[in-house]
Amino acid sequence: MRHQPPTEPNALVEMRGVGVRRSGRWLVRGIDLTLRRGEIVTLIGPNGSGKSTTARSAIGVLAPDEGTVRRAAKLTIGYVPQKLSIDWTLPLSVERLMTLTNPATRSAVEAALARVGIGHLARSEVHHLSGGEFQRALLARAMLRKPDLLVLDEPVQGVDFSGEVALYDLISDIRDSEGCGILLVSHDLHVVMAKTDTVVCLNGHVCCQGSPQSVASSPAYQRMFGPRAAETLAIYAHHHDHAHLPDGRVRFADGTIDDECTPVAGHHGAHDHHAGHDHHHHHGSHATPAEAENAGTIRKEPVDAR
Ligand SMILES: Nc1ncnc2c1ncn2[C@@H]1O[C@H](COP(=O)(O)OP(=O)(O)OP(=O)(O)O)[C@@H](O)[C@H]1O
Repeated sequence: MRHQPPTEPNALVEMRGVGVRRSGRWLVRGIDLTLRRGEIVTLIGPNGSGKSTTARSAIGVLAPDEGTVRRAAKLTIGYVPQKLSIDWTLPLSVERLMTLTNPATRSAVEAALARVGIGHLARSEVHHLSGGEFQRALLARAMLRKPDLLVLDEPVQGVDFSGEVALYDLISDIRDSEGCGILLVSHDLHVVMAKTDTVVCLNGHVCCQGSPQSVASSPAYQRMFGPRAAETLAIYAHHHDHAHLPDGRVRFADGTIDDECTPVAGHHGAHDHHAGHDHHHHHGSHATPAEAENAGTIRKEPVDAR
């Protein structure tokens, strides 16, 4: 039963009425979820609400005790778990991390690291990486398999606010360029990527699901997370004319790369803060500490949530 293909042509995984029971209790129950090619689904919910359990059931790491999980034939999955069992006392370079469990050619490793913006760190020690760099390395490792579905369990853990915004940008770029489906897990409610197609709010069961905006305004979501819930689920979206590369340089919309983003004609000079922006700050890297601290309460304007 569990190995039947999904009923929808574009679906990668279909979960219907899935329940997982361990040690005499249901960890999750009644999970209905469809992951489609080219779509981003984000699981949110408090600690222990069953997000990792749901993600692990979706990809077949955990067998459900009730319900069905249908996966597309020959589905390739890139999985970044919440925790890695790595012996951090041993030296480990980034390029070695890439091939710890799966072989890959040097050129494939270099391409994957370059894709996530840390090509220059291939020979660095993993334990010297910043939180954001480490998450990028894990993302590169998952992408080596050229997955149809990327499953990222807490991909912004250990990453500060501006790094979080940059990682979400990268994740949505990857969805756009690779066309894969993406399942994100986040217990951090303050920013949900606006490009998320569906937010699934879990609390042992699906409390509500829909676009980020509809979940934020759902009474079930507000009951679960309290009166300030709608405010704390800020939808992050912006359009900017330059990107801050992980090595500190700046890439402008015209493809040029510079050491800094001082306002010059054609770069910031052409930047329209009214027409192009639907958020309060210009770019994560530019957020002041106060902005970052307030991020939990900034309610962005309606955005296109795809
Ligand atoms: N193998 C297991 N046996 C018994 N209980 C388990 C098992 N695995 C997970 N649990 C429990 O199931 C619940 C859901 O765990 P899960 O890791 O899915 O939650 P989560 O929403 O991802 O939490 P967090 O945000 O803290 O990572 C937790 O209470 C956890 O302690």
